Amino acid sequence: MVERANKPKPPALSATPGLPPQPTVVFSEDNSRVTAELPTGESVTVLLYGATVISWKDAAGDEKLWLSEAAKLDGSKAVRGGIPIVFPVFGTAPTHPQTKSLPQHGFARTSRWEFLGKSTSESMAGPAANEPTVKLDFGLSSAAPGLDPLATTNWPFRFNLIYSVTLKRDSLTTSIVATNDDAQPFDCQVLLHTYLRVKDITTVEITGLADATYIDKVDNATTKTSTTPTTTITSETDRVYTPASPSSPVTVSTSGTPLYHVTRDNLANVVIWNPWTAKAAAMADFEPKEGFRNMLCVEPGAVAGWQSVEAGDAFEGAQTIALAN
Ligand SMILES: O=P(O)(O)OC[C@H]1O[C@@H](O)[C@H](O)[C@@H](O)[C@@H]1O
Repeated sequence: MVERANKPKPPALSATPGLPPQPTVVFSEDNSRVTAELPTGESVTVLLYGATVISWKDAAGDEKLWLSEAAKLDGSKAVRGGIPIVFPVFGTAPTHPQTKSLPQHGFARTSRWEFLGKSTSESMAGPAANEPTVKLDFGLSSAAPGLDPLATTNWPFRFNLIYSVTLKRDSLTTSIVATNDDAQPFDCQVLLHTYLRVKDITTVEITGLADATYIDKVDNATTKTSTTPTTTITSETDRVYTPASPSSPVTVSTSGTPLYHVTRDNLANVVIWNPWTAKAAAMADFEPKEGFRNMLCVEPGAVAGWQSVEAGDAFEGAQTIALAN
């Protein structure tokens, strides 16, 4: 079991002469989070609560994700920032019998996940073997002690979730597999609620959404079509896009310079969210209030309609966020 108080410290990199330096994986003193670092300096930190990625830094130590200064990291509330996992419902679904009693965005982000282990480039076969890579696996099931009690009472299915976080020098991939261990099918929605850090939202341009239809949640859920090649954010924005090409990237640029390329695997939708002034002011855990200028949520998901997962079957989806420079 990895989560124990006196687990051995990882050996110092210099203590293995002849071997190339390997990624390190270290638990925090209180066992609340795990940090993986590549020998070249890139790092990722995942809070077991929600299996929420709360930090992703490049080799220079520059943070790529936005995390509210008032985010609760003690397990008392879903984390405001990083990459919370939305499952099995996006928002609330009062008319959907299976999920109508679940809280907003479900229970994956409010359950304590288990750390299942790591793989490094040394133990990875194929092309990944030569690049520094570390993959962290997390699990949550209907039998898990850390499951939010709201799940048991309001979503009584047997299920198993595996969430993998893969760090490479210039990208972060997060992938989820949701398995139905029950004897009956269940419906679910999945979304990776990524808060990307940007310097100034007023200079941000998003490409890859041209001609996509979207549901505009700040305009009575009206369905619209994106008509411009780039999307900018100038007010509260909350849209569920269905890009025509599921495999083409959504690129976030600032002042014409690409920052992030977000690609999706089996996730048909992309939510673009920025709360802007009034919504940011209304969220107690959103600090600083001007922080909406430094974040843009680009959230790959399968949330328009439902994924029906048969007994014994699984739904899988993933995102890769590649650094553009
Ligand atoms: O405050 P929460 O529950 O984390 O949700 C934040 C936002 O999450 C987005 O994914 C939704 O589209 C928004 O409608 C919502 O406001």
